[in-house]
Amino acid sequence: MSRSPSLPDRPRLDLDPEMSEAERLDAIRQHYERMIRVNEELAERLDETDDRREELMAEVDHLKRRNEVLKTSSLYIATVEEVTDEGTIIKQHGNNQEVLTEPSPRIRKELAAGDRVAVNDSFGVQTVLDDETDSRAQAMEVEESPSVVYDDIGGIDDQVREVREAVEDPLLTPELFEEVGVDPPAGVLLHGPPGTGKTMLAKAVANETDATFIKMAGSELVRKFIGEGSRLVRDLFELAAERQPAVIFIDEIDAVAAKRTDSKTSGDAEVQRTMMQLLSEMDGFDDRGEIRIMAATNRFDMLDEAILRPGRFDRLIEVPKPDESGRAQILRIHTRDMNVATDVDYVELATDLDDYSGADLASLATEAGMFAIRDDRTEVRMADFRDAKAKIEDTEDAGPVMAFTDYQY
Ligand SMILES: Nc1ncnc2c1ncn2[C@@H]1O[C@H](COP(=O)(O)OP(=O)(O)OP(=O)(O)O)[C@@H](O)[C@H]1O
Repeated sequence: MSRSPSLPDRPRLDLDPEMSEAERLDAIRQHYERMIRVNEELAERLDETDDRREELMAEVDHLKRRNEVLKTSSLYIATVEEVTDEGTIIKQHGNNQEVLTEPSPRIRKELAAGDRVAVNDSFGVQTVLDDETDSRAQAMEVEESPSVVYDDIGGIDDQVREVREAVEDPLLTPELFEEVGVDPPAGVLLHGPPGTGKTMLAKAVANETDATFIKMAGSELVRKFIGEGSRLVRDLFELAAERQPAVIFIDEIDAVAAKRTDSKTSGDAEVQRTMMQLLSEMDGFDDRGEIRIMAATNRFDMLDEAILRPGRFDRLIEVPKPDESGRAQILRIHTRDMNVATDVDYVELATDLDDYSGADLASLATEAGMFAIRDDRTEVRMADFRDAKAKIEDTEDAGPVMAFTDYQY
């Protein structure tokens, strides 16, 4: 806004006692004329100020409306990586996309690397998040469209088919269920050892149905967000309703839905409240629209039966470690982009990898690649896989990396 020029000086009337009558009269006339001019100038200024006032009022109105729109529309969460002369580099949560953006000078003043911010569709920084909003955003991982596809998942074809039936079909062809007269499963619970592809399954089904993938980790909910659990669960369902079609994925659900104990410690009471909120969200979710709910656990034995009742997690799918042919298939998937020598025999490798999960096999492939690099080769050979296996098992002493969890199946 430009500053208004200073006001005209007030004219002065100087009458000298030595002046003749005629000179005095002339001086008074001139003074009178100057007064008229100043008066006209002031009136003009007043008009201009009125116009400017109206302009400003219109601008305030416009900003108020814009503010309302911003407050009601969804924003994405990003972290500031660097504030540079060229602009501010931010990384969007979920898809990890890095973007160079130019925040308004007012917001720019507040920004520092590491801050969490809310950005709009065109990556304009709208606000710097305070701690409370921040913790909610951190508790949920949102991916507009995850990149995992069914072909990336090996060794659990039956489970893929079951998940497609229970989650994908109701989203893509709801009318079929109506015509046949059956309700699709309310929630799908994937259970099995760690690293077997449960999260991948949920992401792939969200991708296939063009749904937003919203993940909440049960363990973090009780560890990091003490006292906020039930509110975060409510937020989770609200967010899914805003972003539908959506797949809600609650990982490590056992952390919030373990069997009730008699202990009355406040931690337990808080976990109970979180679980009750989850149950009530699921129960009040009759008209699910385009939202599907999935959860995963590797402690199925610990779950409170209340969450397995009809209308809640009523479709159970066990996701086991892969068998021999599954292991070969997973190795093939994880070496797709690697330069693999012709002597590599996945079937033979797979015979000797009992108890390896999908995640273990992914690490094995990476480790084999590292052996080739250490040896200055660009091609990965059978011997590299054997060396990788020996290294992994040596490091862990008693078997593959993921076989050490306290999981009892
Ligand atoms: N069946 C599979 N096919 C291909 N890759 C797999 C499979 N299972 C696991 N992986 C690999 O292991 C990684 C971890 O898998 P994922 O997160 O889906 O396991 P999870 O069952 O959800 O484990 P957790 O219970 O520990 O959360 C994947 O990113 C992938 O690289």
